[in-house]
Amino acid sequence: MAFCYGPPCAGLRHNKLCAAEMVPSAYRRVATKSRPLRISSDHSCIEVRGVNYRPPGTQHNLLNEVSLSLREKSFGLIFGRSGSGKTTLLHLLAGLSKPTSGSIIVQRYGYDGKPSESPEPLAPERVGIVFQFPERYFLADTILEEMTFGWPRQKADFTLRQQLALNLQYAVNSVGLNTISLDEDPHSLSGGYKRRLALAIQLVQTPQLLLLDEPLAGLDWKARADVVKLLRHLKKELTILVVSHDLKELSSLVDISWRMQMGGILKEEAFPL
Ligand SMILES: Nc1ncnc2c1ncn2[C@@H]1O[C@H](COP(=O)(O)OP(=O)(O)OP(=O)(O)O)[C@@H](O)[C@H]1O
Repeated sequence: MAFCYGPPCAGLRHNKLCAAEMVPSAYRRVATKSRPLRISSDHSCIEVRGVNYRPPGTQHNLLNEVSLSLREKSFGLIFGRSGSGKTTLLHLLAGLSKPTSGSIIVQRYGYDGKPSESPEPLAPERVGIVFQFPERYFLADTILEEMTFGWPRQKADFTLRQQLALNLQYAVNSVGLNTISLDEDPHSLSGGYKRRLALAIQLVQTPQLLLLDEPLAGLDWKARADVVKLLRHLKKELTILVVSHDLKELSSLVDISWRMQMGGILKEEAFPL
């Protein structure tokens, strides 16, 4: 069965990897020392392979031989000390900077667990990223303007705009913003609703991968519980990679986790609770 995140889209901005089959999550990792259960099925993974990153003009790598594999529609968590390189890795995945060496790709696997096609580069336009404290970057006076900021305005882009408008309605419903007028000032929303809006802005683009940097930071307990509930809902249809220190609250969502060690070294590890 073909499936796209978002409303019917006649293939617009979707490639075959988005049209992934609806299979149950084929492996699950909880915060225990048990091995993950792996069930073989046709699927794709977003993979970081041997990535090193040294900012231009500097002498030291911020990331060293980083590798990870995140299966579609699963929830990955990266934890680790402040300054270890977690956000730097998210920026590379989002295409905001380029690895010095190594690759970031999408790999399709067959039922036998072996690669079934050549890997494709992960397209930056198919990656959504929500930065820490996204509400600080809200610019517009209404929710609608905030969500449509940056949309193409040319007459020739009418079909794309039409599609984005359909996606917008779907995104608004997905994050539970449908009870609020799109005419409201985003700055007047509660903390939890501001985060919902930040997520909705990314969902409009129907991302293949959603990256979240500290999604619970700065929220009160009620808003945090609210965002966790929303992420539980979104993870049914999306591949999500989160950087967070809030391990306990996110633990029930996590399929796989990694520790980023100082010096930008990533190790797969169940997180301490
Ligand atoms: N362009 C750059 N040039 C030089 N150093 C940088 C650059 N960008 C980040 N750094 C440094 O790289 C290190 C890793 O930063 P990064 O923000 O990725 O860490 P982090 O693990 O996300 O930390 P936190 O948990 O505090 O957000 C830090 O020491 C930071 O100062």
